[in-house]
Amino acid sequence: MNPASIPIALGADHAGVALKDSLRAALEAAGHPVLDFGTHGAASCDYADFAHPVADAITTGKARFAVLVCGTGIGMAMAANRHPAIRAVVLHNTTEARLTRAHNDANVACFGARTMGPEVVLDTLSAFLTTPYEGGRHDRRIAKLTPGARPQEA
Ligand SMILES: O=C(CO)[C@H](O)[C@H](O)[C@H](O)COP(=O)(O)O
Repeated sequence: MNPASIPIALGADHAGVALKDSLRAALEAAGHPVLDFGTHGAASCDYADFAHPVADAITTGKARFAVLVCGTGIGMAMAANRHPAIRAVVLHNTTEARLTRAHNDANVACFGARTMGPEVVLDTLSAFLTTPYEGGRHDRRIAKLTPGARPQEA
């Protein structure tokens, strides 16, 4: 992973905290600044309480990308995608990571700690962080994701 100056925001619930902490260690070892929004222990908690502040960090420019971890990644993605500036995706492999960066300019990678192994997650995250957005025809499509961009129905 290439070091970048803008931090990567991290968040997890109790199901994802161990994986989040291992990803934090790997990111820091690779030179990435991180903003860790928790959780920080094994106590049961609610994924949305971490997804929202992480999404706010991207929206306000405090972070460039984010990683959210829960049992499946799904609840985290649902919560983060409530924010207009967020394009959060649940990832399972490097192909999805590469294509969602290149075509969707995704900015939040969500992982399931109960559905994936840590090495596959790390490889997938590395592909996510190193693949540039292609722009071009994809700009038009991403613009249509913006709330209010859909043409009015007759
Ligand atoms: O929201 C989820 C499903 O997408 C996450 O996987 C949560 O981590 C999960 O629901 C937590 O479940 P638990 O039984 O409370 O540990």
